[in-house]
Amino acid sequence: MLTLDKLNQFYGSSHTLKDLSLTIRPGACTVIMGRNGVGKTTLMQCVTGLQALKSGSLTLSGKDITNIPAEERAAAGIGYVPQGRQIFPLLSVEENLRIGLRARRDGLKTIPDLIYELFPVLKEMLHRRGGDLSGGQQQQLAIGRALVTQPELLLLDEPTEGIQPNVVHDIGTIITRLNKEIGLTVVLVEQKLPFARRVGDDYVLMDRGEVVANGPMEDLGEDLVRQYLTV
Ligand SMILES: Nc1ncnc2c1ncn2[C@@H]1O[C@H](COP(=O)(O)OP(=O)(O)OP(=O)(O)O)[C@@H](O)[C@H]1O
Repeated sequence: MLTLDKLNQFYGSSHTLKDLSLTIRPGACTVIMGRNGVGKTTLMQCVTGLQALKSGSLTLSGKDITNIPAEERAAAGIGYVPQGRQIFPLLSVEENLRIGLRARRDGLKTIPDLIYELFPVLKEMLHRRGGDLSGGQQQQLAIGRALVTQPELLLLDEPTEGIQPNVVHDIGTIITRLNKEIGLTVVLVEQKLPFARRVGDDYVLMDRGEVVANGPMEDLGEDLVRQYLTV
């Protein structure tokens, strides 16, 4: 589905991703974990094209996307929910969702009903400003906007950050539904271990720009948690 081959990325002289190779299983929900600053967000941004690579290659469903610019990667099938959600606070909910339409290959001009079925609150608040929504509602809007592009692969960067526990549970349910019922391949960055265990099929542990362990979630043992996650 998604193959990352020997990715290297630098911020100036700081070597952030180091020969990072990884294969994401099609149809799986993969959770990327690691302590603060190990390069998780940078990795997401390299996949979406928002950060340039120094070397390495990216393949999506057999297609080499390494040199495709960021604005075309959504059309290539990558949906992205960035850290901090990054919705447009002064635009309405509907206008925020419509931004996703621009990336569609089929030229659709209306928001698919699926979005309102998944997130009924967005339909109720269609004409409210994005900035007036609660954190949890904004997260639903950010996921909705990514889904409007009709992705095959959905990347989510810390979707539960700063969200109330009851809403965190609902977001987990939505992610599982998107993955298991709708068939999207999901990759998420997550710091909360119980949430990761609940939604994830596979785990990836990162440390200092490298993948140090990965495999089925049920194999993520306490030794690895202690070594790479506990602060
Ligand atoms: N735009 C930037 N310019 C320079 N350095 C950066 C930039 N963005 C991130 N970094 C640095 O690169 C390293 C990796 O950052 P990144 O945000 O990818 O880590 P992360 O694992 O996602 O962390 P967190 O869990 O805190 O979000 C960190 O040392 C960070 O300070």
